[in-house]
Amino acid sequence: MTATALEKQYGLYINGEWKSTEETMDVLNKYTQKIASKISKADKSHVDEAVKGAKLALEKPFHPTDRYHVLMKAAQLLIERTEEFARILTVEVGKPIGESRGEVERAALTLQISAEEAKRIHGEGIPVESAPGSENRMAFTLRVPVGVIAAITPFNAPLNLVCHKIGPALAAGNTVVLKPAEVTPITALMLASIFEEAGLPLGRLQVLTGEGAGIGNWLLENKDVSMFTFTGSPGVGEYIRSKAGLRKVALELGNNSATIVHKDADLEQAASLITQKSFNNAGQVCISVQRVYVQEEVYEQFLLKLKEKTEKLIVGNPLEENTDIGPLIRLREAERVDSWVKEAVQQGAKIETGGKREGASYYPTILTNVNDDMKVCREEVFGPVVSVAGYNDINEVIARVNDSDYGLQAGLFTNDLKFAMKAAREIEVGGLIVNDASAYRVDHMPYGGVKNSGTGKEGPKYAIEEMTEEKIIVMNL
Ligand SMILES: NC(=O)c1ccc[n+]([C@@H]2O[C@H](COP(=O)([O-])OP(=O)(O)OC[C@H]3O[C@@H](n4cnc5c(N)ncnc54)[C@H](O)[C@@H]3O)[C@@H](O)[C@H]2O)c1
Ligand SMILES: O=C[C@H](O)CS(=O)(=O)O
Repeated sequence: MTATALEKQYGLYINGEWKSTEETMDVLNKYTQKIASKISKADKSHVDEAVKGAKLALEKPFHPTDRYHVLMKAAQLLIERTEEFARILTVEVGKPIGESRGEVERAALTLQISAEEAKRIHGEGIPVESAPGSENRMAFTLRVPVGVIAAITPFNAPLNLVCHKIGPALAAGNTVVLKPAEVTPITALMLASIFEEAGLPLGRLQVLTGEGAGIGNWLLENKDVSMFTFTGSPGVGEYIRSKAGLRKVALELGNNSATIVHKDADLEQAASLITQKSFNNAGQVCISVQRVYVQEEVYEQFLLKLKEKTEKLIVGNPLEENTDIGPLIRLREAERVDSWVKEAVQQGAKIETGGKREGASYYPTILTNVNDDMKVCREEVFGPVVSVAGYNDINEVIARVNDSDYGLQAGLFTNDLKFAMKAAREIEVGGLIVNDASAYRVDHMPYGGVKNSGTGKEGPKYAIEEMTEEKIIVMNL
């Protein structure tokens, strides 16, 4: 089944039919760099047909209990096929197999949470009668679907991040036109089959594959799309916002996440969690630890532990059970990461471990002697590179964490309650994780950034708020 699923040439999923196109794109096995699958390439007519179908599908009722049952069934089908989905994720992303299994489990949970939320969408009573002249009136609000939602998703968690769009959008009664990342589209296409099997009414979900810029622009030009929900790089996010006009836009973008290790922290725990959360998915996680600030008194002790743990990580074939780090998504990304590390070294940084590239794989790398203006600190690396710097003072470290264009999440290891609460107030992020690294996420929590990390929240309950309009009903009695 796994080989068949990969060897297939995938069509576009429009109005419940699979449509192959003459022009195709290759999807590579990211470890072998050989072609794994071929996908169809949508043109403008496909985009317009999908949006038209999605708009028409809104006219047929899809009640909250039906939404609940379809989403729960899809989650169950996904769980039954965990191993198959995990292996395909590992091939298309290059993510170690254990992490891929974790992503499938999380994706199923995201659908279940969305199913549950489908039954609790509610407005509120508004006491208009308290306004002079409105004594005989009563009012309440309803949350109604926004309509057709265009969902555009990134390569790094291509199943769960797709579920974070489709799950809440369907739960809220919308229809979805999904454009998954062209380098990792297979699990999204397989998910469409799962939804079909789960009984999703035709037209509620459309999946278009092909080039991001082309499909993105045709979706942006189509005025029947009511909302754009995008996860990906800040440049593309900004472009979508600039072209979407007055329509709703939710953006989940990048970060150069910081994690602070204070002198009173449990250093063993901090080093273990930071090792894991700097190098998961070869650092290609939007909340991956990239900047570590360690209080000078414990700096050497912490660095030693971090190095020891990092050097135990195994780089290799992601389908092998003991591999910790697979390849990056493209050879050119590994080359870019390598060039950033080399530039940092020229500017005075020291490689404590790693700093080596083998094809598309990059060894887990710790840099010291860094300054906050080096690319490896200031920009988003999106690779297995972590920079460690010392600090003395709490105010200084908060300022350094905040000296970033981004603000998705940050981590803080400390047992000092006052410091934790000061950081909670002053660190400019969408989420602060105390006694864990920045890369903590469970799928029902509100998740989203400030500054260039985006606008709007995900987590099904919060995404549903973005994906519905609040309408007030006033009764003159
Ligand atoms: N905040 C979050 O929740 C989150 C989660 C995962 C990834 N990310 C971010 O995503 C980035 C990495 O993912 P990526 O390389 O796939 O990002 P990307 O921006 O290159 O691509 C994301 C999606 O946008 C599409 N796209 C490309 N050009 C487009 C255009 N002009 N118009 C419309 N769509 C277009 C792509 O085809 C893809 O589907 C990182 O910056 C990472 O931090 C953020
Ligand atoms: O890449 C960023 C993701 O949103 C983090 S997670 O995969 O959802 O944990």
